[in-house]
Amino acid sequence: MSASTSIPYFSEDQLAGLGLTTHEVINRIETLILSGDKQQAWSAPKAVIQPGDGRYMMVALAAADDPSVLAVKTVVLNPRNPEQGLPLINGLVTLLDSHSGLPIAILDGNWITAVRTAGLSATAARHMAKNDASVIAFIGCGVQANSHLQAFSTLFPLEKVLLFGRGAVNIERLGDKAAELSLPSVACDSAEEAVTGADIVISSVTHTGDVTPFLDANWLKPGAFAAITDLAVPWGKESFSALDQVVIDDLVQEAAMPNKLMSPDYVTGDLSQLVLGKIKGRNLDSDRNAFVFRGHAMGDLALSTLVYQRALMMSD
Ligand SMILES: NC(=O)C1=CN([C@@H]2O[C@H](COP(=O)(O)OP(=O)(O)OC[C@H]3O[C@@H](n4cnc5c(N)ncnc54)[C@H](OP(=O)(O)O)[C@@H]3O)[C@@H](O)[C@H]2O)C=CC1
Ligand SMILES: O=C(O)C1=NCCCC1
Repeated sequence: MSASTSIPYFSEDQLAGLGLTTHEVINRIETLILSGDKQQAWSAPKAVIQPGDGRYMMVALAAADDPSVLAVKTVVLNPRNPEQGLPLINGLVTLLDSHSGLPIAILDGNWITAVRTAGLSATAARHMAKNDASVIAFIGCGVQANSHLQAFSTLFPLEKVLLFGRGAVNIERLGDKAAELSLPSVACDSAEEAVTGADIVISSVTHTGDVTPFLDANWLKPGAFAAITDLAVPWGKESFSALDQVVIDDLVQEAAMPNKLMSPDYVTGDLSQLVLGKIKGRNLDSDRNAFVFRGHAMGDLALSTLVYQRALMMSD
């Protein structure tokens, strides 16, 4: 291998400092999905190792030719990390030139995972949620809840935030974040109270390998939209039959996974079909819709390329 003697590394603070907007992230995700449809961008189903002790180790791979970038994201989720004062999920994104294979950059994977996951949810929400959604509920109040609050507060006319979590510290932190956005928040006594009161529900509960389902899609009110980031693990899967539209991130990836997000009978289609207009996100105002997903490598590539290009532009 030959190239420069050092590979640029972008830390969480550097990436956050680029000031990307949610609309820029959504637009880049949608553009890459369109490229995928034209066979100008590609992704592989994620590779996952679950040793049985709660850890979830994964690699996501996607590439495009315009610009010529291949992104590999590697993360380890360990439910014991927070006890040690560490984020639940840690990792890196490596960017290579998709023609030569030469290294381009290494990015902090935590920031990419937080922002791209909220970006995927926001992309789906733009098609599936009601434009006037004003109450948002969080089931799980950690990193993902934070990035989703940031993204959704710029897309919807939010007026109130409902919180249901586990430990008091993260519930309080998310309440503080809501206050920074001038949004009042209420800590709910039960998950049902939070879900039934909301127009938009975000679930991002810690993946431990042995979560007993405690959420029911029947609780969603008419017209509500749920972004279910947590692989639907805390949801009673049969309850998804109550929903009108259920979109997952990638049908090809889903087909390759041993543990399905839910019965394929409940799935309307995937994010690509939604963005390409092949399926409708919402038919009636009263529909109850959900985006249920395990993580799409196209999102990691879209955001990684966007931040790398922005960083180059800002250093000129
Ligand atoms: N689909 C995707 O692409 C991605 C999905 N994820 C999913 O999001 C999840 C959360 O990730 P992240 O936000 O980084 O992790 P965090 O640890 O930052 O947040 C998880 C939150 O869930 C809370 N929680 C745990 N158990 C319960 C429970 N039974 N009821 C209510 N709240 C609970 C935790 O409480 P406490 O404050 O006590 O720790 C914590 O606030 C992951 O486990 C994964 O499933 C994450 C990244 C990408
Ligand atoms: O795609 C991702 O990133 C993740 N998916 C599942 C949980 C860990 C992170």
